[in-house]
Amino acid sequence: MPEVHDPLTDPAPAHDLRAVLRIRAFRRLWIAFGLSSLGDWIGLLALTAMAKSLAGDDYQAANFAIGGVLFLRVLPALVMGPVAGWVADRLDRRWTMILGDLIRAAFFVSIPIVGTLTWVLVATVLIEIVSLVWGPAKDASVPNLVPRHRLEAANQLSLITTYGTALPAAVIFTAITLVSRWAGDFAIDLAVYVNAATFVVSALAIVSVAEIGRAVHDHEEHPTLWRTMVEGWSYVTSTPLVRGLVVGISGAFAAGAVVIGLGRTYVEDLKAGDPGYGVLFGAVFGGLALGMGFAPRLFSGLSRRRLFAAGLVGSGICLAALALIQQIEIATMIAILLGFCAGASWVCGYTLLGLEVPDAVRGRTFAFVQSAVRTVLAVTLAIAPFAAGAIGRNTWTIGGRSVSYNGAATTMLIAAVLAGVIGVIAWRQMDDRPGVPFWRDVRRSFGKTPGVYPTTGLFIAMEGGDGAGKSTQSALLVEWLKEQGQQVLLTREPGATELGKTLRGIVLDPATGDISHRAEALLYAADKAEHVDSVIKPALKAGAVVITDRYVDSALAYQGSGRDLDLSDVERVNRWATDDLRPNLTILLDLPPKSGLDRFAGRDRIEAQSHDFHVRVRNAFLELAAAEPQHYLILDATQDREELAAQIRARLQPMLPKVN
Ligand SMILES: Nc1ncnc2c1ncn2[C@@H]1O[C@H](COP(=O)(O)OP(=O)(O)OP(=O)(O)O)[C@@H](O)[C@H]1O
Ligand SMILES: Cc1cn([C@H]2C[C@H](O)[C@@H](COP(=O)(O)O)O2)c(=O)[nH]c1=O
Repeated sequence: MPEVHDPLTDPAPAHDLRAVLRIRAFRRLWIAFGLSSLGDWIGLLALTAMAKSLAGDDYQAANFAIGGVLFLRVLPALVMGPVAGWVADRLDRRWTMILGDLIRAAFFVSIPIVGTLTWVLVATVLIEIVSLVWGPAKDASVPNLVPRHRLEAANQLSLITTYGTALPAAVIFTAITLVSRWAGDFAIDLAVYVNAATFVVSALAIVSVAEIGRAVHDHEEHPTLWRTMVEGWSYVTSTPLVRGLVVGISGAFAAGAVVIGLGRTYVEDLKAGDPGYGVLFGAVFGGLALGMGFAPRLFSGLSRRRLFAAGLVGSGICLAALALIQQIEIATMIAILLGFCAGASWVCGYTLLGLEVPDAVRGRTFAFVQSAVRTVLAVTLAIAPFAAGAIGRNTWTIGGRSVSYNGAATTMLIAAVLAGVIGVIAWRQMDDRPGVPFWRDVRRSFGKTPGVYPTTGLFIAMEGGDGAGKSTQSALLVEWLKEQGQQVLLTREPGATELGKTLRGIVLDPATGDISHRAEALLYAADKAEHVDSVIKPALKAGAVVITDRYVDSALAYQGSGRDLDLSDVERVNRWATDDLRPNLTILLDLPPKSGLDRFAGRDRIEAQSHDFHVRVRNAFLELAAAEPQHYLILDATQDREELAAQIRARLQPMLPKVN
């Protein structure tokens, strides 16, 4: 069935999770991976229970069997990660997922039938290998199913579903084992069969998502596995953003793993016992869910790269506080905050990978991240308790008072310092607003003014990078509006007034050379002040539909984010210059900078800026639109002219002033 609503023109806010679920292809994939995750968790519980039961009554053997299952789940990622990424990028992703689900179902069904501990362990490895391919194929497909401005919400849903299904899985597993207690070991077999069924249903759900395809390669040759791995590795290590993301995400996981690995001893040291342990765990995972769900919305005006790195540093600080504060109630609150920071970083990291890694290497990159994360998890879980045990329990007498300091807290402190250092390294690699103080950015992301929207006429701004097609679409729109009997004024910035023409000459002439960035911002703002007062306001007052080719968003994107200026300063100056007059609708034509600039040969002073400058400009436009989606129409400008024009007309039709 064709898509009934258009995800690109859906006016719902970018952070609205229901809006992502209205995208049919994503919704089906979401149902599929929700089921797969549920199956994964039930499988983990059932296989550990089965391993214990097959190991017999011996305490040591039972523990060894459970540990074996857990260890073997992590092991394949360490060895097979790069191969999994190659498969995800090389094969049709939809069929990879369908077959992956069916193979996992078959392995799960075989486990109770074979019924030996050896087969439980072997099948665990095989199932994990298949999951390793399935995960990156799914992660790499999501950015192709949802518009860019909804990718963050899609990732929030993915992550919340992946981890959130642990709870229903535990409930289902407990229910199955309680209800069929009379059946002895068959209860566990039943859980394994239920788990297999979830994979089959997941496969069926993916069959209908035809939009998932193969990775798009620039050239259709098929590189060898070895070359793909080398290229994947060199892509990750030579791209500062991706390097920072991989290091940072691994750091966030290490921080979480330290709390998991040491939690039991830590609460014991605080004399909080089993209930304290449960509360601490709940606090970390609850905070994680809150961070994933709310941090992007709370800090909607903050650059995602900055939010990612800040979340990491925040996790380190919380971990240090957890180590220093020896009181369970306060520790619980800090654990929530720690989870929140780690959750914010995790969701931003995933979104950035989806947005900035090209489709052709995305599967490999996600596989690389998963391998790195699992390696870090395995190493941290192994080392942290050992380090805590080696440090032991210590009591010092300082000034007549005895102070106890134990291994768990000390190890946490060391991990906190490491997480902080990793956060700072990630910040340095990835910061997209060097020179702009972080706290000013945070303040700005809270303190917004509402703006003034015209009540007569209709004010439309056409925005986007250079060569995105603004002039083309503006001209087509004017034609259509005139056919509708509207009074129309097409204007532009800079250069619509006599003063503006002079200013345009100055800011765009390459002969002007490098000028102070503040001077540049003020020249553009002066053009706007004259434009609004002498052209835009009078036309709106007369009831016209005014289309401006660029407006304040261009200043916020080019001067506020492209240059090293404080965005809040640029915003204040421009709001003042324009009397805070805002467009009823801004049409954002979104295009990779290179594609836009390749559409013409000559370069003016601004077009001649670096590729990084233009990437910052593009991201800034998208972030502005995501923050106030009700006033934006974001369009994928790679589409052809007529398709774009039709989407613009569809959105504007209900907004047009009545014609007498
Ligand atoms: N949808 C499209 N697909 C391919 N080419 C396009 C499309 N729309 C416009 N073009 C072409 O791209 C070039 C730039 O288009 P246009 O001048 O409309 O962009 P612009 O965003 O106004 O550019 P600038 O930022 O320089 O003002 C033109 O040659 C135009 O014909
Ligand atoms: C309004 C405005 C524009 N710019 C930049 C963006 C473009 O590179 C040029 C204008 O050229 P166009 O061909 O008319 O698109 O100026 C800017 O940096 N700041 C602004 O406020």
